[in-house]
Amino acid sequence: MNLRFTKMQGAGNDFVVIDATRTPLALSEAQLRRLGDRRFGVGCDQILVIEASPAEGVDFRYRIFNNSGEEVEHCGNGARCFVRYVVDKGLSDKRTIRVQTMNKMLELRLRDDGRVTVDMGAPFFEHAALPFDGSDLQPRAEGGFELWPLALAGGARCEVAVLSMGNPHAVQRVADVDTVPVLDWGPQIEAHRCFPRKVNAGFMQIISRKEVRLRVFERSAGETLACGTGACAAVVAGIRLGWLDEAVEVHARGGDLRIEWAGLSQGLDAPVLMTGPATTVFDGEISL
Ligand SMILES: N[C@H](CCC[C@H](N)C(=O)O)C(=O)O
Repeated sequence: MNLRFTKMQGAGNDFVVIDATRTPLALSEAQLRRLGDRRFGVGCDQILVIEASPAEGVDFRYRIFNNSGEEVEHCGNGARCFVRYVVDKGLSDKRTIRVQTMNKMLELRLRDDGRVTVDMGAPFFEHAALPFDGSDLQPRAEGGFELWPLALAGGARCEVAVLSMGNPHAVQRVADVDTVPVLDWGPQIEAHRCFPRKVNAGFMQIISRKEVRLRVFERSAGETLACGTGACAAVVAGIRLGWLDEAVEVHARGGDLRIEWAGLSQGLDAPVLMTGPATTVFDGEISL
């Protein structure tokens, strides 16, 4: 099959975007892995498949697949690239677009400065929603939240805050993101027995109450240059732990994101707003 695609990136998190609004598309795991392969295929962190509106009042549905072929619930950087795509390709003339993912309804707004603001919906804290099983761990309370101790190889230990943005995240505070062993600790946390469906592992260095640096070892994709849901999860955790204010600049290795959450003043079900870049790199075609 010849497949047309658009390569895009949001703060360095990169995507193969496919328009399936006119013709339904079912890609096998092998085809998804080929699209994601940086040597034998196109190469990307995630594949985004855009489908026609599933219901009245919803403009599109979009499905997200890690480059491992696994379908996942949410992708923040992907959401921004999705809206850039549908506007640039003339699939919508709206400036605010509503899109359904596996388990969330998102509202996306294309800004005059070219960045995109996404209402990422409310965070989830219920452990069953992640899922997370900390039944044999003893958490430490800090601010209004908990930190859960994880034992890693070689006697290493870390403490993580656990929450969901629709996809699961385990966030820890580190002194310096440049020296923490992300590629060693990341896979161990990702596959930790407490996370039956694995987890995205975030490593946050706090510069001030309004600015952080963040690295994320993504579930089933490895370390990416930015993770939108990871940035949201890190800021929400930092606010609940008492470390951050309600609007934070997040410096990822591939670019900057602005995350806002008024959960302490407006209630924990307040939506998380994420603003950041979305860039088209090239259009292409591949024979799968
Ligand atoms: N690896 C993630 C999905 C992509 C999330 C990330 N690329 C983002 O921008 O939120 C997961 O398995 O939950």
